Amino acid sequence: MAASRALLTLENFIGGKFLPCNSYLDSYDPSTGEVYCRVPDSGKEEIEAAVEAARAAFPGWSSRSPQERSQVLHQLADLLEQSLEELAQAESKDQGKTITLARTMDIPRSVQNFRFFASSILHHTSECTQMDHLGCLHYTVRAPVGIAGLISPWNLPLYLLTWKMAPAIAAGNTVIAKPSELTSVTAWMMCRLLEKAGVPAGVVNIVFGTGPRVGEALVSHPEVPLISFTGSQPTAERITQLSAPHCKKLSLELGGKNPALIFEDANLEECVPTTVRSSFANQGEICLCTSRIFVQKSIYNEFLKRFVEATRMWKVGIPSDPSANMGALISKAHLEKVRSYIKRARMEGAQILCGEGVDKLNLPPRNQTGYFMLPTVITDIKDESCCMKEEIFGPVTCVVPFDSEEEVIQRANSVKYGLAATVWSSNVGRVHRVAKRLQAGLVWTNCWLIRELNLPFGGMKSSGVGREGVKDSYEFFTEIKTITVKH
Ligand SMILES: NC(=O)C1=CN([C@@H]2O[C@H](COP(=O)(O)OP(=O)(O)OC[C@H]3O[C@@H](n4cnc5c(N)ncnc54)[C@H](O)[C@@H]3O)[C@@H](O)[C@H]2O)C=CC1
Ligand SMILES: N/C(=C\C=C\C(=O)O)C(=O)O
Repeated sequence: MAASRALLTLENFIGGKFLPCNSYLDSYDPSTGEVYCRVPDSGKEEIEAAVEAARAAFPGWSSRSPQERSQVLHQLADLLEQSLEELAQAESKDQGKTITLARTMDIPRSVQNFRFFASSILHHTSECTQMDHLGCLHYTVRAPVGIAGLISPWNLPLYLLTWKMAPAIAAGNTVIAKPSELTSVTAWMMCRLLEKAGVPAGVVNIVFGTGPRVGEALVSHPEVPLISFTGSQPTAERITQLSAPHCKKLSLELGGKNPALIFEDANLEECVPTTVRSSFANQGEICLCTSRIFVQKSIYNEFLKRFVEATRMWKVGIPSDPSANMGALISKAHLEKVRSYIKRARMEGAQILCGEGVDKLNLPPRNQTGYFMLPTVITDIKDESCCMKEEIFGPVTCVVPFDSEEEVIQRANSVKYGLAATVWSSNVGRVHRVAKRLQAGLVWTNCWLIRELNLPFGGMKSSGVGREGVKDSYEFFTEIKTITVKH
């Protein structure tokens, strides 16, 4: 770390070395609105250097056995785990999330991502068939694709970066990663552990900066045949356009407008607190967060009363407060965008039952310039309203009534997104029936965000292209070849 005016100054990590950049971006502490860090504002030149380093490292890394690569990933996981507290503090400060969430979710899951793919890479098998009548044996082999471009967002910074990096390097690729310019610190901290973990120079390169400058240079580079991206739909469109001339492999994990379907036989004791969490965890800045809550009419009033009560108990506090349920939003621009949705809902005649503009935020003086807002519940809103159609990506959720199963399935499916849904009912038949008909890549019934990393993760419709998980990530980060032997 180089100190400049007491600001934390990050450097790119290319070919195993920390390298300064010609220009830097300011990075803000979301809990105060003050600049606290400088992030390299990289461009084409840095991407060229990273491609050269990744190209040079590829032959050595890709020819190691899966067992050797697995050991390196395990070592990296152990080192991250030893730094858990330091990383959690940094993630919480950089992103605005609570220290509790960073300690219990972000960093443990980053460790788990490396352990998980370190283990799964040892267990893949290939296919083999024979054609006896022609004297032929056919089999498949898989090989790493080459240099993988990884672009990750600001909401779960290290968690989502490592979810891409671990399967990419486990399969023998070298990588160039571009974390979000808003949350670059933990990726940079991880670079300090790579050499000690035994990751050879050039296998992991991290280049910091903005999407339009360095992101596009990475996506457009002809020697990067594959891009794995998590973020917004407009950016995914741009990445698709830039990749098209090169026919790149793309994995796109995008946003959601996730419904909760709450039937009259739901167990409200479990449903209410879980739906508060699914709506407001990480300030509502998770692509899987619930933002449309459909409640069967017979229990609508009861649910709403309990839900608003529980939301008011959801404590907004400074990120370092271990008792806070919610911290600060990522940026001033994002806070304004989220607030603008509430304003529009109000103008359309919707009711704001609690939160923004209704209740009072209580923050220490130093944090009053931070990007905080209260969890907000909207009701009396039409399905056609932008709050019911567009991804808000903040602590805002809408609650509306429904009559029948058929009706709620149609309404839940009536948005362009198809990422996640939750279904609450004690009728097993209904749970299966409804889950099957929902247009969503993930359906949680009577729970939320219980992850089984072996199984496919991702969305349908405008929520993305492709899936991530043991089999899907392995297939994405490798090329398959069919070989026929005539004997
Ligand atoms: N996982 C998700 O579903 C996420 C969804 N979002 C949604 O996107 C909205 C905007 O957030 P942003 O940070 O602006 O998301 P974004 O999609 O612009 O950013 C995600 C990543 O893509 C990079 N990027 C941006 N433009 C690029 C380009 N032209 N070429 C290559 N890379 C590029 C960014 O630097 C960042 O690393 C949020 O309000 C939210 O609705 C944001 C983050 C995560
Ligand atoms: N992709 C996102 C969340 C993933 C969670 C998981 O893999 O468990 C997101 O919020 O963007």
